[in-house]
Amino acid sequence: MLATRGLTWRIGEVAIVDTVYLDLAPGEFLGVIGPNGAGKTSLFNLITGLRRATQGRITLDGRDIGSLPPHRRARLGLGRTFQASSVFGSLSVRENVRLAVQAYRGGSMKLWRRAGADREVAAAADTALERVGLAHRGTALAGTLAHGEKRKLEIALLLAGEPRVMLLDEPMAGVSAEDVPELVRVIRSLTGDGGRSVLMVEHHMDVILELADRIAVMHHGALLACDTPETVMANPTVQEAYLGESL
Ligand SMILES: Nc1ncnc2c1ncn2[C@@H]1O[C@H](COP(=O)(O)OP(=O)(O)OP(=O)(O)O)[C@@H](O)[C@H]1O
Repeated sequence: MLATRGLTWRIGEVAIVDTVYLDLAPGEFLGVIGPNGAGKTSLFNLITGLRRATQGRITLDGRDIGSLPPHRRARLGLGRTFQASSVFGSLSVRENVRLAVQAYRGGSMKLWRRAGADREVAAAADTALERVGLAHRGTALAGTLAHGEKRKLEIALLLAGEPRVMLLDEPMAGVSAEDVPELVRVIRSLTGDGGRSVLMVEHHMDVILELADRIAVMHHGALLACDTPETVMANPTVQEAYLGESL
């Protein structure tokens, strides 16, 4: 579904992302781990188009998307979690998701000439909120949500764009320990239908181990290993890369 071939991003002489070959199958959940500064976020930036690779290819369903700007990649089904800054704190949770649905569907002018378009947008927003377990918080101001709820809202905003490949960058960041299991449940459900795939960077190893079908390990920009959780955890090179850090 999504593939990178020799993907490289250099700044001067330094390879921040170094010759990465990755394959993400339909419906697959791939966890990305690595010590601080390993290049995980940079890899996401290359895949979503925020940064342009200096070498290598990125394909989605066999199509080379490496030269497309981020919004074109998003249209093709590549979605990344919105940063918290893109949430309008003074609007309700439901309004935020409606705006995201509108932004996504607004490209199709035909929709706006049709009667009932508003209702369709509202229904899609409500479905996204239900998917993440936030339906009961629809009227709350987004700015008043707890961390765990904000993460769910960010996932709902992402779902509004109907992505087939979802990139989640540290979805557990700032989430309190008691909210983690519920968020894990929501994230697990993302791959459940329609063969949607997830690529997730996460520092919480227990969360990665619970969710990932395979784990990709990055170190100094390169891919050290990419295999089942059991094989990766038993890999001595991986353990060495993490010396001094908790795995
Ligand atoms: N625009 C940039 N200019 C210079 N160096 C950069 C730039 N972006 C990233 N880097 C460097 O590239 C390396 C990888 O950064 P990146 O944020 O991708 O790592 P990461 O694995 O996501 O780290 P963390 O787990 O700490 O979030 C770091 O050493 C970082 O300082």
